[in-house]
Amino acid sequence: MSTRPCVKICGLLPGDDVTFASDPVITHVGFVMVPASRRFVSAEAAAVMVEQVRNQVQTVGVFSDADFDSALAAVRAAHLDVAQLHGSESVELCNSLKSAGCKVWKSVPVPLVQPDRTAILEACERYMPVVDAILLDAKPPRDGVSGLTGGNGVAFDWTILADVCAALDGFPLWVAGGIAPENVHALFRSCRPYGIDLSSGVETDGRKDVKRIAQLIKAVASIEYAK
Ligand SMILES: O=C(O)c1ccccc1NCC(=O)[C@H](O)[C@H](O)COP(=O)(O)O
Repeated sequence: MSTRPCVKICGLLPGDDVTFASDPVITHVGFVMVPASRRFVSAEAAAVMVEQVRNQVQTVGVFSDADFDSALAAVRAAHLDVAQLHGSESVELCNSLKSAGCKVWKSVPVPLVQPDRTAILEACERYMPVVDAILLDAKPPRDGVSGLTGGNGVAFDWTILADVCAALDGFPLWVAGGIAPENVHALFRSCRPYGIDLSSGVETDGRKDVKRIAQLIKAVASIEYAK
């Protein structure tokens, strides 16, 4: 018996070709609801795209330090399956959204170099009781745009992944940050995360590129986790 990792393509924009969503390798798509992002989409625009991929993939709204009311309103208006909290949201906010019926993923930022395993594990353990998944993403580069807590196309030091995967012991763990068709095999040699999340690595000139997504699908299709 074997299974494949989940794959999320994040940062879809109106007009994107979403036919890739019917490929069984792709399990989730994401909509960035962070106003500072060049990938920002309103709940209304996301709702139209959610309808296009309904019954094919799970849909995820990405928020960064949105308040409870606006995050919940966007999840409901766009009919999203998951709220991905990508800022400094409190454990209490995660808990409140979960109690309101949302599936919640919490991102944990990982420094690009010399990440502190203990600090990362402590952050994961704080959120695990109140969320459905943890998403490790690269901390934004120092010269990055303020508020852009993700989507920066940079990878953290993956050598910590084996320890984090082992410590989470089967709890759903997503890995993000600088993943691309070219490095996905190296990532799976470091660990076997529940899922991977990509944005910049499948873009050309700032827009999702169906050829890059097809390369990713081909690379991931050959990966099987033995049970
Ligand atoms: O994608 C954005 O523009 C973004 C902005 C602010 C907060 C989060 C954002 N994206 C979150 C994601 O889930 C991305 O897929 C993840 O950070 C990986 O991005 P990349 O390194 O570009 O593959």
